[in-house]
Amino acid sequence: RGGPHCPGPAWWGARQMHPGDSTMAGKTLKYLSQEEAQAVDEELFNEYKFSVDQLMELAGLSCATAIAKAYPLSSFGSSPPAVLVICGPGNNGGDGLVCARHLKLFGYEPKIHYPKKPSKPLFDALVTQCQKMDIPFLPEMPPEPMLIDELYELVIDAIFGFSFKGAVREPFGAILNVLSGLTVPIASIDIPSGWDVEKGNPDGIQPDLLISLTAPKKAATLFKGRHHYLGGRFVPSALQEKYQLNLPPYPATDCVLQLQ
Ligand SMILES: NC(=O)C1=CN([C@@H]2O[C@H](COP(=O)(O)OP(=O)(O)OC[C@H]3O[C@@H](n4cnc5c(N)ncnc54)[C@H](O)[C@@H]3O)[C@@H](O)[C@H]2O)[C@H](O)CC1
Ligand SMILES: [K+]
Repeated sequence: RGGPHCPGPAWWGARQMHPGDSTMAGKTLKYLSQEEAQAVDEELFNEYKFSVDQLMELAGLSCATAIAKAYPLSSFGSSPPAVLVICGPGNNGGDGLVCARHLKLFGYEPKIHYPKKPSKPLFDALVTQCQKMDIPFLPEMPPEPMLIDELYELVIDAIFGFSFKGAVREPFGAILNVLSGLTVPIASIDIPSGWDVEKGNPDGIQPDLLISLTAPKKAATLFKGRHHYLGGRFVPSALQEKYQLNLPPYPATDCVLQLQ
């Protein structure tokens, strides 16, 4: 490592990666279809025997880390900065709960709106952890974008991930409408919610930050925001090779990698 032909982690950290760019091995970073994303996910659980809790913790920690890198505490006028975290009904929502918990530990002031919590022990536990860390749950979504702009510095979109399909059902349609009118930045976990996982959504929300977990999905090629991170540093090399993910090496011990 370190020579001109074998760039070290710092070089990777600073590099701007785009679809079609080459990785160290001269191969292209893979942008996954919806089917591929689900297949990798299933293999991690069924063949590699990871539990959801394990991967969700690492995924949520990488989300909070990417957010803290892109929007450091020192960049806000108010201290601690208020962050609204909106969680959806699947594992993307679970990543949001973990992310909120780590953001609190990092010195942010998260509040969560979680309108469709599944009744499963995993999500019950994640909610309890947040409650015991004095992270409030808002029973209602603030109805107007202006209200959110006034009260929050940042919104985390943990509504839908790679299993989203079809037209958005309520209450998430109304929530995404409000998010479309925001001035404060949106940070999306894995996929901008309401975007087709492969084709995106030109009329949808336009987040300022996207953190792609495991590997970027095809829609990420259409992301126009300022910060694109890769997170979820848990994919064993045999699985990376099977799906030809061609992930660039993460810098040192970091749990996120800046792609853009
Ligand atoms: N392997 C990894 O990288 C890991 C990623 N994680 C995160 O998990 C999500 C994927 O989670 P999953 O539970 O499969 O799905 P979603 O969260 O995307 O949502 C499913 C949820 O949404 C409902 N739904 C689907 N379409 C619609 C719609 N059109 N309108 C309304 N509701 C809809 C559906 O019924 C379900 O209830 C991945 O993106 C990562 O964020 C894991 O945390 C760790 C491993
Ligand atoms: K999302």
